[in-house]
Amino acid sequence: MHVVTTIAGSDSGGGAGIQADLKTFQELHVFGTSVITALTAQNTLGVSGVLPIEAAFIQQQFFALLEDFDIRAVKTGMLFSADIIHSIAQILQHKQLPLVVDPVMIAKGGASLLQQQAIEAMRSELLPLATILTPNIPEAETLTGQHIETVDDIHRAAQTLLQVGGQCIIIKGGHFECSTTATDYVFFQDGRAWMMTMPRIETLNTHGTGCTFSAALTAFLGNGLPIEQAIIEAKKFIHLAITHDLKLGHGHGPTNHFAYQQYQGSCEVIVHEA
Ligand SMILES: Nc1ncnc2c1ncn2[C@@H]1O[C@H](COP(=O)(O)OP(=O)(O)OP(=O)(O)O)[C@@H](O)[C@H]1O
Ligand SMILES: Cc1ncc(CO)c(N)n1
Repeated sequence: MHVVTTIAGSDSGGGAGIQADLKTFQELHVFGTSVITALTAQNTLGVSGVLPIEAAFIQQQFFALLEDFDIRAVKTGMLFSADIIHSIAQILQHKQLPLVVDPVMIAKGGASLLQQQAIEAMRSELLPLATILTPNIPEAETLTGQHIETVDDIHRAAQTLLQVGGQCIIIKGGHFECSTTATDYVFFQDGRAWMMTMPRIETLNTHGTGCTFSAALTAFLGNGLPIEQAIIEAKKFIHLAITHDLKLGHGHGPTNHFAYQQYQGSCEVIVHEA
């Protein structure tokens, strides 16, 4: 049983953040551990409060895990402040751990999960340590300062991000709402580029899609899958979780973390060179 760690915020509503990560880890047969960076009072309708944890206590949680477990992969989600990013990056820079960075900035309802002053710390301290960076389109725009409207813009932004670090950048197309597909663009440091395309599912229930996708990536990396295979399986995991939604809550409901185990045989991810 391999151990993986999520460094992220708690979503009391259970569909995103730490809760989505641990559910995903469990479904993919890795042992999930966590470093909680912030508490949110949140449900499918939105975020009503954020309580960040002190940076020193965040470090204490992480040290407690590192001194005891052989951690195989780590992901970061909501980090909220420059102080928190700094406290995490300080530790990660001395470890050679596969690291998935989901640069969470804004919740579906519009609440800020990353302070404006923290963006530079994310760019300069965390991005260079990432094995895989998974921005959505608005996050890629913020991290690069480049406007993204076309596929060419996506390629340009990815090249800018690859210069900062990471073996691989996945720019997620969930926010391209005019498209009939949910296409994610994958760029590797060695110049390879892919498009992963699946039909766009017509649903409101997309709360925590980014968290769930990056947690699945982390679980597959933790289980030793090669990076390319981990990416395709994680896309399958999130696609099935969106397709077989649970219809909970009154707003943007959660995805179905059980679906992959039930339906994985029924889903083939379409990958093209980009
Ligand atoms: N309606 C949809 N149908 C199919 N796939 C989707 C849909 N919306 C998002 N996805 C897929 O879900 C994954 C996460 O992408 P998305 O762009 O939603 O992330 P995100 O904005 O970071 O999520 P979050 O709201 O949790 O921060 C991607 O693989 C994306 O293509
Ligand atoms: C705690 C938390 N992390 C990430 C997201 C983004 O989905 C969210 N809504 N809440």
